Amino acid sequence: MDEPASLHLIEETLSQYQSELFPQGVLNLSQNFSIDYGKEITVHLVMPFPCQGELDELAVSLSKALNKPVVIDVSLKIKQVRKFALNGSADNIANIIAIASGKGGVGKSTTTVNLAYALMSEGARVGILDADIYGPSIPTMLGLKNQKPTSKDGKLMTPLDGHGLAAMSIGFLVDEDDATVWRGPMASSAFNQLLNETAWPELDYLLIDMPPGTGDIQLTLAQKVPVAASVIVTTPQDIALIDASKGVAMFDKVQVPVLGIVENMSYHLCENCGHQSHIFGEAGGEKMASKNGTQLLGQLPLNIDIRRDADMGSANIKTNSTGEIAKQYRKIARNIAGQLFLQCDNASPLTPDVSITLQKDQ
Ligand SMILES: Nc1ncnc2c1ncn2[C@@H]1O[C@H](COP(=O)(O)OP(=O)(O)OP(=O)(O)O)[C@@H](O)[C@H]1O
Repeated sequence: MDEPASLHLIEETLSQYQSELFPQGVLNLSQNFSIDYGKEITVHLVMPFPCQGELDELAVSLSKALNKPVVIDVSLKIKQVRKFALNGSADNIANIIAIASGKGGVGKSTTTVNLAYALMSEGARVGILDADIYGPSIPTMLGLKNQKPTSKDGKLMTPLDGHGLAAMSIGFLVDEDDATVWRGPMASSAFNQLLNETAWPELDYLLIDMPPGTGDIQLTLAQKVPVAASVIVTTPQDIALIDASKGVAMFDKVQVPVLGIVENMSYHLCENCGHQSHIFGEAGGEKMASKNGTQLLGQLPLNIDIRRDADMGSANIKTNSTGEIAKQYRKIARNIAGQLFLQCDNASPLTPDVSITLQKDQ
């Protein structure tokens, strides 16, 4: 195919491609579109949310169609969805996303860490704030147990570096046993300190690992922090789903959009015969999501490597970055960031009323 015909095909494919992330094509979301035509064809795009993984797959099919290697080079220009003013360098954060669960032990922290790395793999700058005062497990999961933050200016704490993630946790500052007895005001003032007195670098997303449950502490945190949106992690078990519904209701109460549900431990694949068993029930997350007017962002298996890697302080997505599980985490991470833009950003072609309501409430 000659050069003009190739370029035409690329432009047409990028305009017409449709998926959950790109309901109206890729090109109408890109702020820039240029092509370098050489030994390989490089397409440069500037996108409003991380989507490198999906566009890599598109590049593979374009390469086949053109019989020439095609690379899609994505730069990110991520906007702040919810305007807010925080003290100090918390202002460096574009979007805060709360990761919550109704029930404890469903894998919220493990999922938060893997999703944070997944967003990084997709090209975003990411931080993680562990607000789980009942059991701050992020230090262990990032391999930072027993480390303490330092301060350059005696005022702001420098976040710890968890393999590229800017991380702050209640667990860095106090003994686990001390934190668990905190009640409302103490917990929320400690939390404010963590958010506002940390020297955050420029971040596209800060993921907050919320304490499990839907009580006063969770409600206060969701209210006090300028959270752009939330994600609920659940298992498909009835008892977890009932609590996850309460989580949706809690965020509705404080007008924080729920981007969707992540179903963790959805199924187990037998290592020997490949049989898929639904240990905690089947399709519960999907039913619960549609009942609550939200969506299922993705499902993750019950898998020994996820557990082992979390215990060893290195997320599974890092130890096996090209495996099936890593692909699933990356897909969910893209879904989260994409839905944040599509549902909440004013510049999105699909902006619903909800973002207008949020702007008024500021
Ligand atoms: N998909 C998974 N496959 C296997 N093990 C998992 C998976 N997700 C989480 N786990 C394991 O389940 C346990 C609980 O996970 P985690 O601490 O992330 O849950 P949590 O919901 O944050 O708990 P808490 O309510 O205490 O905050 C951990 O041992 C973790 O390694």
